[in-house]
Amino acid sequence: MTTRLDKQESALSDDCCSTATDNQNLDSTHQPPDNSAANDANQPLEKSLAVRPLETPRALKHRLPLADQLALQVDKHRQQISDLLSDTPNESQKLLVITGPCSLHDEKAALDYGRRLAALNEQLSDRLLIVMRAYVEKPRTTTGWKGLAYDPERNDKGDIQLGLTRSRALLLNLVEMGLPLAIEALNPMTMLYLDDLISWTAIGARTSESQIHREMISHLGMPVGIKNGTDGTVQNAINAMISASRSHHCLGMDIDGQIAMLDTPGNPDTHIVLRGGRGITNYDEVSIRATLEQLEKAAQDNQLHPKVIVDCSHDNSQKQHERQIPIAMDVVKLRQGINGHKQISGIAGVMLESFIEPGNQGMKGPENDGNLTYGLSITDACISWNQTETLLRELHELMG
Ligand SMILES: O=C[C@H](O)[C@H](O)COP(=O)(O)O
Ligand SMILES: C=C(OP(=O)(O)O)C(=O)O
Repeated sequence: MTTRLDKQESALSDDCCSTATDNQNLDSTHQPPDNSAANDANQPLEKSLAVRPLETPRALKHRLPLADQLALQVDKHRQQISDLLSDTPNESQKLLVITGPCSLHDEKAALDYGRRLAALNEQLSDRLLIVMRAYVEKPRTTTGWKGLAYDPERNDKGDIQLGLTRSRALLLNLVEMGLPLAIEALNPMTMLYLDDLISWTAIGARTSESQIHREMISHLGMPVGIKNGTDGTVQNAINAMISASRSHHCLGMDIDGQIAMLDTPGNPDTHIVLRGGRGITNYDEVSIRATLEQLEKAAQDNQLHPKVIVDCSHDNSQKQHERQIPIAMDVVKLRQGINGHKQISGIAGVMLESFIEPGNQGMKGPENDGNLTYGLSITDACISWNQTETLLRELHELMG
């Protein structure tokens, strides 16, 4: 069977080049930047080789289209997540489980993981609503690899045209496996290239306070989880939910790459993702109940879900990937009121950083001499596939 990734190369050589003839500037896109021109203060910005035009979102979506029946599948998955968050009877008994690599860097391994997850989902979907983490943009504390969409060849040169194409092709293949997908929406422009493929979106800890991100959420058509800040406090995330629930008039871009004024409808499907912060965890009963109390108050005057998902990684695991396992178990026991706990039905789900092999690796250096280990994260450390499968089966049991 020809997969979308097989088609991607010819798409790149055919359609991308025909786009280039439509756009005279694009030919220079793939040339190394001429620094003398870029540094010339008299050089008009738009003519500078440091500015490389990209294909428009419409053109990429046309080149790598989402079939109608898959668009319906994405709609159905978004609705299921929304129903779970709204306590709609058919979904409210389920646990949302967002699981997958910290970042996607190798298409083959990502598809391998997706296949395993899709097969496991068939066995567990009566009690778990499984969504694959399929992150192609990474926020960095300072610098570092920013994800497949920015630097697909991982050579620090950056080729966003190729990165967006490979990201869309990969996500399409994963959607074709029947999986709902989660990404972090980091740059609002990236979202225009990928939004139709996504069932759940995260706003990261580093951007939940940004007005631009709040406006973007207000315009998005899927449920959005907002992380607490890197300092561990949740008020920023609640403010983001309130802001995003409202309509905004803001600057944005349309699908043809035209800068535009947007009148956003407001997004009623937001919730919080607790990820700890500054070395402090917030997956315990007291922290979760305190967050839910704040959310219940905010929900009196605003359209938002008084629900939390616990990110078992990041500061909650103190970046020790194996800690994710007992954390997820504890959180689901709280959700179910097991072991003498009073049930906390405001816990909607858990998030896991999980890949094929346990741990992580540097991209370069003596550790791997530039030869990456297959299925091993190049950003945050992940639990292995075997650990993930065992954990998901145990969570399924707890949800019984
Ligand atoms: O989820 C991944 C990382 O925690 C996030 O991208 C920040 O990474 P950094 O602190 O290594 O830059
Ligand atoms: C960057 C991430 O998380 P956070 O925003 O919580 O650091 C992530 O989940 O990949």
